[in-house]
Amino acid sequence: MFTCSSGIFLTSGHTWKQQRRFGMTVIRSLGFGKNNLEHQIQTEASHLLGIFANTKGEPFDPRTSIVHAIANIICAVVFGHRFSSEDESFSKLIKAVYFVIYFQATIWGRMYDAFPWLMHRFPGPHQKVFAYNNFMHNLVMNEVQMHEREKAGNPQDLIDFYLAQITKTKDDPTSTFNKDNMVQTVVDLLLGGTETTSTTLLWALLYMVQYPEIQGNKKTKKKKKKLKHCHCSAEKVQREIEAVLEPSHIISYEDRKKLPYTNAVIHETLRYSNITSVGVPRLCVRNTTLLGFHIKKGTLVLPNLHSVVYDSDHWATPWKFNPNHFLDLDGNFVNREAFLPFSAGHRVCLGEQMARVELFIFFTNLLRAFTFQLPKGVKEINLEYILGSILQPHPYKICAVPR
Ligand code: HEM
Repeated sequence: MFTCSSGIFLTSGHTWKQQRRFGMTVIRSLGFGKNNLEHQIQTEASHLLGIFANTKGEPFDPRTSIVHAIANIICAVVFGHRFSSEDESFSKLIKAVYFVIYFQATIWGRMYDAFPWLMHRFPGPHQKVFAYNNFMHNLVMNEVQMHEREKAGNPQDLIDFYLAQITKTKDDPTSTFNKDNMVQTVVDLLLGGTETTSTTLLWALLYMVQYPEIQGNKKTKKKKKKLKHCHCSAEKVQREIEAVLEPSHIISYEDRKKLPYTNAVIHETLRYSNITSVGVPRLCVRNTTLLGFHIKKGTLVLPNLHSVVYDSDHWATPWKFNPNHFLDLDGNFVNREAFLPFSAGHRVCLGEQMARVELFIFFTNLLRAFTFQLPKGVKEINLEYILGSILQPHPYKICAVPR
């Protein structure tokens, strides 16, 4: 179940290289230069603001609406369109992504990994993973067929680009561009691009409720006062946004340069929530030596990102949520060498740039529009994670109080 010879996530060698390079090139060209993808992210953020506003400050669980918004961005990249929340196949796609990701860390997932030949014959939740996997492949295949019927002049999305690439490379014997790889690449992007960013946003809102002094929801007298960025005057996200951005300003990724504190809070959320835990296991493709240790070809390697993002040699207070980790004494944003939630090296997260833009635009929009609070009578927040392939918060309800 968890080995695969197509797509990006679980391949290696020539296939991985071609598929990954192609996926990255397409995302880049769809994206940030011409602002298309950024515009899509802004549109989804604005939908989400509408949904939150409709809750009128009453307690609600933000999970479904956040997952839908984030999933729709990657759907726009790969399919060229978003789905309505009422669309049944969209709801099933979201369920499928969730089930396939979280199943792997369950006892059934572990049993399947250890005894695939045996488990294959028996009933159990692993059979549901096969069904969801087939559903995702069929959904993508339908989209591919629609694209083939409606051939766009200019490629608009990943499937358009991929179909053109298959035609372009059909006489090249070294080409790995074919329908199998196309479908799996799309599935990999849906899997990689949905739960990760939405779970990080869910943590971010929870931290804002837990640390109201960081959210900065106390009213300031001088609204447009220019903030002096410095460590000693604890800066707040909302105060900073208020001081720098006009209420009608469409928030873009470029604005992060004017919002060092907000940017630091997002980075600290990525560090502290550590959603991928120890990282993704990889296989060593040749005998090698690393820091004097010999590693044989075929050895399973775990990067242990956990040890890096909580390393006390690199972080002043590794076990405390502390945005100052990313600020210098003058309040300027500083990147940190040990900030590796997206991993590093050749297999570094393919969606890193996209995730950074999503997180910044969503978080800044939400904090500009609402103050997040616990429902009346609720005193405590559960900050423990649920153990899984992605570390997610326990389901929670919050109030989004319009500002
Ligand atoms: C907060 C958001 C995200 C985090 C923390 C995250 C983290 C990671 C990590 C730790 C890896 C494993 C790297 C390794 O093997 O060492 C990874 C791989 C990957 N991610 Fe992300 N990711 C995020 C968002 C995204 C998004 C939005 C996409 C889709 C565009 C995406 C697509 C992928 C893919 C396709 C891979 C496999 C790369 C390869 O095998 O070459 N990720 N991600």
